Amino acid sequence: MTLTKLNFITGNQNKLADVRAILGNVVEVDNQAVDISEIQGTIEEIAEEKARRAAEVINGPVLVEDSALEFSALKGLPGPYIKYFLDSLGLEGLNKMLDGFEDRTAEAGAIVRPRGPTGFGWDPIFEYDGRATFAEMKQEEKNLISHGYKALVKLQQWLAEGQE
Ligand SMILES: O=c1[nH]c(=O)c2ncn([C@@H]3O[C@H](COP(=O)(O)OP(=O)(O)OP(=O)(O)O)[C@@H](O)[C@H]3O)c2[nH]1
Ligand SMILES: [Mg+2]
Repeated sequence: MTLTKLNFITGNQNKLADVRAILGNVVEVDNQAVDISEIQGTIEEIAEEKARRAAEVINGPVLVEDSALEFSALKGLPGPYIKYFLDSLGLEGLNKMLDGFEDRTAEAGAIVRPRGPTGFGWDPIFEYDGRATFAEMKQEEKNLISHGYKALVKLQQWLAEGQE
């Protein structure tokens, strides 16, 4: 069976743009904004349950994305709860959380004072290679190295292998 269309469930337009940019030449990416409540747990548990709930609401196959930002000094926190930390504390507040620590690394980069356009979530404070933040990169550049890209490459492989 060849899947030609995927229904990506998100209300986040930045996520949608990234997923379309990465997957768009392989499958058509439809979008529905359904607010799915997120459980607490490991990133795997949260993503799995989010997909299950979205599929129930849509009554069909879905693609969902759930991301985490793990600070090494905080033993992986905020992790999957980054969205709520970002909403409450902002980019400067996230930086302040690390000011008492020498280790400012996050999986897999460093947290820095905001640089570049503020558009997508924490992109301006995530420095990838000791040089540019995600926000300072062109979308094409970020989408060759980002966590979302790596996950979607795996999805592409799975689709190419016939979804076994
Ligand atoms: O600067 C960023 N660059 C990225 O590459 C990126 N990927 C995710 N995020 C943000 O991290 C939180 C995850 O929460 P999340 O995965 O539950 O997403 P969400 O609730 O926004 O969307 P969705 O659940 O409707 O799909 C949300 O604040 C997202 O905006 C990113 N921010
Ligand atoms: Mg969410």
